[in-house]
Amino acid sequence: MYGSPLSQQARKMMILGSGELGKEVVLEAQRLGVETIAVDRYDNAPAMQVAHRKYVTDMLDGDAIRRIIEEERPDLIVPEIEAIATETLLALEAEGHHVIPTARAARLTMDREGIRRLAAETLGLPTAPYRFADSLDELRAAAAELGFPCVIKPIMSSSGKGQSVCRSEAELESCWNYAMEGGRAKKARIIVEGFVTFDSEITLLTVRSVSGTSYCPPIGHVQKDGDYIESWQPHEMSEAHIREAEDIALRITEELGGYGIYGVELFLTPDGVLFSEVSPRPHDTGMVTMATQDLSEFALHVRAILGFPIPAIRLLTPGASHTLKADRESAEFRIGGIEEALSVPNTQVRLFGKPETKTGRRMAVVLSSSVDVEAARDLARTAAECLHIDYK
Ligand SMILES: Nc1ncnc2c1ncn2[C@@H]1O[C@H](COP(=O)(O)OP(=O)(O)OP(=O)(O)O)[C@@H](O)[C@H]1O
Ligand SMILES: NCC(=O)N[C@@H]1O[C@H](COP(=O)([O-])[O-])[C@@H](O)[C@H]1O
Ligand SMILES: [Mg+2]
Repeated sequence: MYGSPLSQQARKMMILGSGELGKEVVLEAQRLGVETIAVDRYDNAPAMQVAHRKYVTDMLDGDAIRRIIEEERPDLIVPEIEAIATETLLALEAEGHHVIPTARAARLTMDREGIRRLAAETLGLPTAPYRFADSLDELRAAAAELGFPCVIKPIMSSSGKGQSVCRSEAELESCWNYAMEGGRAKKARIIVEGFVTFDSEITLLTVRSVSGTSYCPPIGHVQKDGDYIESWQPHEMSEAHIREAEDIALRITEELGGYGIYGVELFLTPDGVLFSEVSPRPHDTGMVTMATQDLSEFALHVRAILGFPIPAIRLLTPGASHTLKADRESAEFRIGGIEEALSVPNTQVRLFGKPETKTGRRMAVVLSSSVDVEAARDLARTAAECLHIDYK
């Protein structure tokens, strides 16, 4: 029970991070009459454009985050990005604030070391072999143990930033430098993983709500340079793989707890399913659910965190998503080809409205549905190829 937004009785949700995923969370929250406050490191971020209020601040500055939260006193604090002052979230939770799904989940998934050690060492989930390194020398030693190719990632980064596949000893130094440039925090620490030759990779969206744990049909995806290009749902899987995937998802999400949606990333290999990582929030590859499910991953997240029931999740149609990425930095650009893209049947376009482009930055997504995922992927790809960014 709660009142209307902007009244004394309103239910207030503060979203920490205001990108394309947060924009959809805000829209879904507003459909349920929730007051929304968007926070991020830059102005006019996508979710800020649809929220009731906005704040621009350094997301890693704990004092600044605390000031905003103490001023607003939101009922729900909803992290939308990994790079947040999570120590402050832990302290605020201890003082009675409600962090989604929990401050510990936000803390552990903020850096790859926290979540990997929990998954592999505490829970014993199968993962790629891995080492951590704080210097180029330590990287050399780690790579010597794991062999080539290996995958190098800053412990704090997302969407593939600073991530590379290292194929030989000669490439180690440039991979190290690339990771140092791409990391989000001022921490020179990386994870080195053995390269997994998987048949496919999926995101298993797993929702924890008052109704218990539910799974969305698996989402297959293709990544390039560590970032997602296209996704589809449902991804065809063997019964054995589905059982293993759901078991891994259940174990990691039960450990992390709270209510909300989790994106459990898994590799499907001939030897079984491997855990890769988990987002305690909607997942970029899950944007496809806006075209495929009766309740999108964003609607599910909002329902779950407000404490409402989720009796069932229905897949209405096979579907696919395909991204539009920028190839340079600019604050003066236009996105064209929308008419052509929308002339593709069963297709929608979502322009995020980011104020600037950067090399590799995701600016829009195309969503298509069809009789099967292959047909949907073709439609989404065709429509995405119609879109173009014209720079001044
Ligand atoms: N050990 C590995 N072996 C083979 N491929 C890998 C490995 N680790 C990562 N990848 C590939 O790189 C992609 C991105 O990796 P990962 O999810 O760890 O990065 P990320 O920066 O957290 O991305 P995001 O934020 O989009 O989830 C994976 O989806 C997979 O395609
Ligand atoms: N893989 C995580 C992911 O997709 N996160 C999404 O990207 C935004 C950051 O985009 P930006 O780097 O373009 O500002 C985040 O705010 C979130 O919506
Ligand atoms: Mg990932």
